[in-house]
Amino acid sequence: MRIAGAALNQIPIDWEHNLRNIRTAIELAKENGVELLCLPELSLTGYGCEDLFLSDWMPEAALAQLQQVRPWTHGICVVVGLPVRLNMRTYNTAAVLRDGEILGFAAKQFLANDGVHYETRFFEPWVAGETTSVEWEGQKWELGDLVFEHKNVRFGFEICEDAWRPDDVRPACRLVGKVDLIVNPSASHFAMSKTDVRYQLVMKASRTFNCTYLYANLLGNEAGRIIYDGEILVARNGHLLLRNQLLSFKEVDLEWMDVDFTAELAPAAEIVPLAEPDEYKELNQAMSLGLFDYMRKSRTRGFVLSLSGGADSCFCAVGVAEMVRLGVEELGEEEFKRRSGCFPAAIETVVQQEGAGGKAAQVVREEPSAAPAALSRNQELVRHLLSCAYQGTVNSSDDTFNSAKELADSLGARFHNWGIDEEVAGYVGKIQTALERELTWKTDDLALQNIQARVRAPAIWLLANVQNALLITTSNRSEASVGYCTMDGDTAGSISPIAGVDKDFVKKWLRWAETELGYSALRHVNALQPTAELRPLEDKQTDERDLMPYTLLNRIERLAFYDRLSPSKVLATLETEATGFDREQLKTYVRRFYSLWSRNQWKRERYAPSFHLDDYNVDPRSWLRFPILSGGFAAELAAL
Ligand SMILES: Nc1ncnc2c1ncn2[C@@H]1O[C@H](COP(=O)(O)OP(=O)(O)OC[C@H]2O[C@@H]([n+]3cccc(C(=O)O)c3)[C@H](O)[C@@H]2O)[C@@H](O)[C@H]1O
Ligand SMILES: Nc1ncnc2c1ncn2[C@@H]1O[C@H](COP(=O)(O)OP(=O)(O)OP(=O)(O)O)[C@@H](O)[C@H]1O
Ligand SMILES: NC(=O)CC[C@H](N)C(=O)O
Repeated sequence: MRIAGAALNQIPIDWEHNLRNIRTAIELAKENGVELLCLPELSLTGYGCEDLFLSDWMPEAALAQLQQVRPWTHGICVVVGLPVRLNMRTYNTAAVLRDGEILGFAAKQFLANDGVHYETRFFEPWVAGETTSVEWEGQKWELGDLVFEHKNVRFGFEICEDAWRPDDVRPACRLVGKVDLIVNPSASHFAMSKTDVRYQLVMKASRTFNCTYLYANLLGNEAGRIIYDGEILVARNGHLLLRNQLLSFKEVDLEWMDVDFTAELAPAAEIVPLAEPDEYKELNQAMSLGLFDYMRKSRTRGFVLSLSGGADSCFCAVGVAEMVRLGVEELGEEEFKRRSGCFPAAIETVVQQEGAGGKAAQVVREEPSAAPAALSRNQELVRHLLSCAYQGTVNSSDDTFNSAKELADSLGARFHNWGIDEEVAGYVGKIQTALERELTWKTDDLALQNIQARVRAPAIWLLANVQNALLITTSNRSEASVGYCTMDGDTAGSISPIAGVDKDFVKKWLRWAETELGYSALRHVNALQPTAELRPLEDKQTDERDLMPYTLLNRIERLAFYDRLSPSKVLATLETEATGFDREQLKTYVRRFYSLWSRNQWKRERYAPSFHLDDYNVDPRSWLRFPILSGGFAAELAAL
């Protein structure tokens, strides 16, 4: 039998878009002789519909929309994910359709409720072995723990998290001997190196449960923060039959495989491991896709960035350039432009040509912006999509200006340069008059730093508004942990792509991008010490002097909030590690970390939406909750 998975790039409650992708996947599958097709978890509504799953109307609307899929399923068996609400409870289900009929709904038994997932808020877990029925306009279907059969192949379900539970409780353990195939529609978030875990899971399940295992994940930045890699896997008795390219820019990625269910296949003696994932490359692809989807789904026209020439803002600038490079590489320039929604001429021409009959063979269009002749095609696209501004003060250095300008020019981005000393002096003067005293670095250090960061916000916001662009804010996870940022200053913006990544990783990634991706203009930033440049230059401010070494900060953060250790346990653990610091120094840093951490929860609550890219993040809305007001670990830190 030819079985297939299709990764879909969906949008919460965008029925038209989601149904179009579902239809495209089914049609493509039929054209290619596919007999059974698995679409991802909740692909009809989108996985990230949040509290809408709790309403009566939305699951009802989903059931009504499912009826549209029925006629497309003539000659094929298709699995479509949707929520079903019964007696004030919502179930996360996979509907099985064939030849225009709905055969039934398999329901998820184990809900994902860790990390970025909050499913128990929305859904009720289904009880193994039970079934009930769903009614809609006089028709009735079975729902629950069901087994199906298609062309003599018996199949059952694990829906995403179901597969992440121990082997003696997960649904697969009850399907052994009853099915030939286990189908897993998933919405499994991207995190660096996670593909390896998923691969092991699917491979081992197929061996342990003596079956073929078909897995299909969602694709893209569906709802803002979480990115899906669109992984499709087929494994049989511990042998890998199919694994696709992850993080595609396509709307629909269909992958199929022929499986002879009648033939014996000896279980694999061992699971062949995947090659070690390249995290720099993975992050690059995920961030590129995350930015592309965020831009087009928010219907904005590109990005604006306050480019300091330092590590964080340079990372973000390269991120946009990589979005263009990878997007064009996969989709081609015309399709990239059309899908981005940022090139009206390209869109209009395609619509006209499609309207005139069939697919557009060639698109001829005018460039809205006149780019310098020497730019490459990709640089021209970057120029259209990214505007940067250096906003110097008396405390800024030539080093950072040169770094910013050279990078922007090399990417093709528009580069503006204006100073902000006048505005800073204006505000400082007003407050000096109001308070009838001078503000000095001795008495008002932080306030004088913050006003510079804040004064950068209005002009760059104005540029973003005028261009209907997303304002990128550049905070990273290490800064977020300790609130090393000015609220409404450098945190101002609409999207924060690297807030889930620590500063040490940012620095390493930039070195990788310089050498592996060829961004030679990064040599400047790669030679600079991270600095806020908010104090007078003779002060030689660096982040690490203000805070602590970033590698140590990252380690404390991980021990405290990923491993969830107490302050004393964190200190004790650090003492066993080769940090290069003695107990007293470590104590100072641990105390500094925890007090800055607790004092700055309110800042983390107010960050612009950020992507989940690492195995954890400190965003209160997606991974880590902490009280805004707290005792700040006073007793625990005093006892160290
Ligand atoms: N729980 C709470 N809920 C709501 N607001 C709370 C609060 N606790 C204090 N606040 C308010 O917070 C204000 C202080 O916060 P905020 O104004 O952000 O400033 P603050 O956190 O005091 O200082 C900013 C820090 O970030 C550093 N920085 C700034 C800009 C860029 C960079 C860089 O890396 O380039 C670094 C700067 O060197 C300084 O150490 C206070 O005025 C107080 O009103
Ligand atoms: N001179 C400047 N011109 C434009 N933007 C600036 C300038 N200085 C700071 N910013 C903005 O404030 C942000 C925060 O500064 P921060 O120092 O944390 O980051 P960075 O300069 O990009 O990197 P690093 O910390 O490694 O120096 C910058 O990323 C940038 O968006
Ligand atoms: N949607 C889900 O059930 C996802 C949960 C699963 N643990 C994952 O991260 O892939």
